[in-house]
Amino acid sequence: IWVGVLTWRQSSMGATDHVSAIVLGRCLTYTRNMHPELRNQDCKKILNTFTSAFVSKDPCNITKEDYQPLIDLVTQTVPCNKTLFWSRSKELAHQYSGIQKEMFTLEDTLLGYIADNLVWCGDPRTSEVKEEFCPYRNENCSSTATSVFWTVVSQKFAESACGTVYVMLNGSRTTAFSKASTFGSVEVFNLHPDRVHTLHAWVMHDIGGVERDSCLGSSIKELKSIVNQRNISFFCQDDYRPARFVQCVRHPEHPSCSVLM
Ligand SMILES: Nc1nc2c(c(=O)[nH]1)N1CN2[C@@H]2O[C@H](COP(=O)(O)OP(=O)(O)OC[C@H]3O[C@@H]1[C@H](O)[C@@H]3O)[C@@H](O)[C@H]2O
Repeated sequence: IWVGVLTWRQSSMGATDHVSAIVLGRCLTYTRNMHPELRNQDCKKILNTFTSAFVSKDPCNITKEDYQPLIDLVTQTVPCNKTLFWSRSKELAHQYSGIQKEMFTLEDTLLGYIADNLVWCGDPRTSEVKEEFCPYRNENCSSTATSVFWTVVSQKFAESACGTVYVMLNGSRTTAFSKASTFGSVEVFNLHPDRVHTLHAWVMHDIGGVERDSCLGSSIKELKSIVNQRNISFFCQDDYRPARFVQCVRHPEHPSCSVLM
């Protein structure tokens, strides 16, 4: 028995304790304090619709359809020209949108805000939200409650974008753009060309880090090709200056920061 439990636990990750309480609290904070224009949202109904997507179900076989009631319930529009996607640059993207308050990353929307950094799942044997272990997403368990959630809400986020949209990419990685990423496999293909006319990419490099990719690199050429084929204009900037300022707050002495000041 123990071998089985140990094996199972090695392939599982710690679920977040008290997920329901956290999701309810975050929903109330977001709709009553941060965005009072959403104060009529029913957070208890949002929580129940969220948990109904995965409780009592196989934790490795969650479907997009399981989350459709939640997507239908929470309708929030992001202003045109204010959508910021990111890939392998979560921290800087949120530091930037935390200062440039007009910009919206997915976390700056209600659904992204309530779920960020949480792990959750259900179990066919109980109607409870698991409080201990959830299976890791791997080749034997590809559709977990958490991974399917981010795919679904990322698709919705991209579909509702309009005007000029932005993406922050990481030029300190060998490929700043990857078709295997959520941005590269879900979001970029769900931008509506009749709503989105331009995509601006910002390829950011760690202060003092190695510059492995850039706007001139092959991965960005691939992104440009995908975007242009979808009748969307593409522009790229290395180390977009306002985002560079944010990075320099932590590295004021670095030479690349002194020229900015
Ligand atoms: N907490 C969040 N997680 C995620 C968001 C998001 O917005 N918030 N995601 C995806 N995502 C989950 O993060 C990793 C990949 O990140 P990472 O490899 O760094 O980058 P991805 O392009 O895969 O995903 C970021 C992209 O998708 C949305 C967000 O609007 C960004 O434009 C993977 O598990 C995804 O399911």
